[in-house]
Amino acid sequence: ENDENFDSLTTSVAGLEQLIETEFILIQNLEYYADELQEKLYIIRSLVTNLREENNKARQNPGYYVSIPTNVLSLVRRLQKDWVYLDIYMKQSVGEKQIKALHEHWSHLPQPGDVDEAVKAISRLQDTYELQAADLADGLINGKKYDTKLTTLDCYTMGYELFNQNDYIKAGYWLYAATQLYEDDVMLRLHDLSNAKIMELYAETLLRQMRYQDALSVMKVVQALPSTPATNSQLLRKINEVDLHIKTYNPRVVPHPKREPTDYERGCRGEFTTHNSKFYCIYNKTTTAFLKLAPLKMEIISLDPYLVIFHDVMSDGEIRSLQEMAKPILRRATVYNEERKRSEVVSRRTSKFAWFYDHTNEITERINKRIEDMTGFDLDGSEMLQVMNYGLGGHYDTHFDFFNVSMTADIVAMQGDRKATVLFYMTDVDQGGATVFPNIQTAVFPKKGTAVMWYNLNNRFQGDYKTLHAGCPVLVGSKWVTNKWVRERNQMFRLPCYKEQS
Ligand SMILES: O=C(O)CCC(=O)C(=O)O
Ligand SMILES: [Fe+2]
Repeated sequence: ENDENFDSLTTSVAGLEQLIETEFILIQNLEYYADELQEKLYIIRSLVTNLREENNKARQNPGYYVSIPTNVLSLVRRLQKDWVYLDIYMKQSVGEKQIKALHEHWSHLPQPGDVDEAVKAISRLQDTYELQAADLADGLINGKKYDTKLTTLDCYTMGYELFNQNDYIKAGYWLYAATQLYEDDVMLRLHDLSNAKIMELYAETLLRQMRYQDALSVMKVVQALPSTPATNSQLLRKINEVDLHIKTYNPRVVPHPKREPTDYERGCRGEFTTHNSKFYCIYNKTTTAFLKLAPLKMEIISLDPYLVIFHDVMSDGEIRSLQEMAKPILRRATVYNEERKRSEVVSRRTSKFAWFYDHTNEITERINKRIEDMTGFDLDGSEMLQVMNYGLGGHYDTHFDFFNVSMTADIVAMQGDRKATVLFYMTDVDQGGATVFPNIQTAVFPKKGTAVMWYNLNNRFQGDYKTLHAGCPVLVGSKWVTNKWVRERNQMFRLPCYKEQS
């Protein structure tokens, strides 16, 4: 669970666009490399033509050719001098400048850990939303068609990495998709990847699932490929081995039982009844005096725990400002580890965040004031504003926002526990990214400018386990949120957040 402190490029969508520009530059550099090669090739070919012309003439009648003194002079001179210079020219390296330029980009390019993180993210999306490899490869994402296709190499990478993570079932589907898409391609040649190799790994995933007969069939297909040498002893040995195993043990294929979705997954998939049917929408004019002038559109989702949605509480301009403030300082989000007494990067929270002091600027002051109007809370002593951007498959697995009071007594003692959470959605999200409360069968889907607020503590100031919640993996889109954790201490003499109107 502890992924050291590697911060993958893919844990936030902000910043990924940069990679497209980098790729553009690399391609251009490769083209310059091709130009240089071509230039040299052109010169060499012209030299071949010229040299051959004279030599052809000489070969027609060598005796006659060398009987003429000027021919002899020319022949000797050519063979002594020209080839020395040709040697020098041939040895001159081509494209060193471009190779160097490529290496200069190395450190800004994705690392193996980034691919690892990306594979894990796609795998997580598959689990959460029940997505098939073949559909994804075809650009079909959760029933919606996108203008995108995966290549053999993409699918193979998914399969290969999942295989190494011992996820043989999922790996198998990806490797199968890779073989289905296989077409001879120069990049595959650079990777030294043949269809036979992919199929052999596919057969291996079947063996690991104890699907011996299926594995055998695949291996026999590989054996019959024209490119497979008849003497591939390793393959032959494996085929005999599996054949013998089947004959000896007559193993039964045990079908893999389909896993029931968890409540969390059902919430992410939108299977909870939509919230607006549950309660009602009201205009809140009473929390603070200010609201008499500008009432809030408020929707009560749940009374136990208290959970409400506020509509239109962050403007497009405010959102843009917060995003621009956050972008340069976004870093991988962490979770506080009670035992080690420090915040850590963990795979159950994949996003990047930035914190802002209440008085950073006019925008943060305005947002904090608005939160006070919305909730009636005094934000003095509460936590800083936290602006977050989720990345590829970015999520925050089920958790509580309140602390484990006994273990974090020192933190809690200072400002009190996290009484309430206010979460602003700064973007619409095309697919996925809901905030799900599995214990109360509630899901809130991001809507730009909307905020959700809930109480984390019950009437006895204890953590309310019904507030278990999660940010579902983002399927399509870039999810930005701002949250505020309101601490208990300063709310002692405040009115409850919402007073019933009479
Ligand atoms: O992004 C979300 O939907 C949930 C975020 C969350 O729970 C948190 O930051 O504590
Ligand atoms: Fe949370």
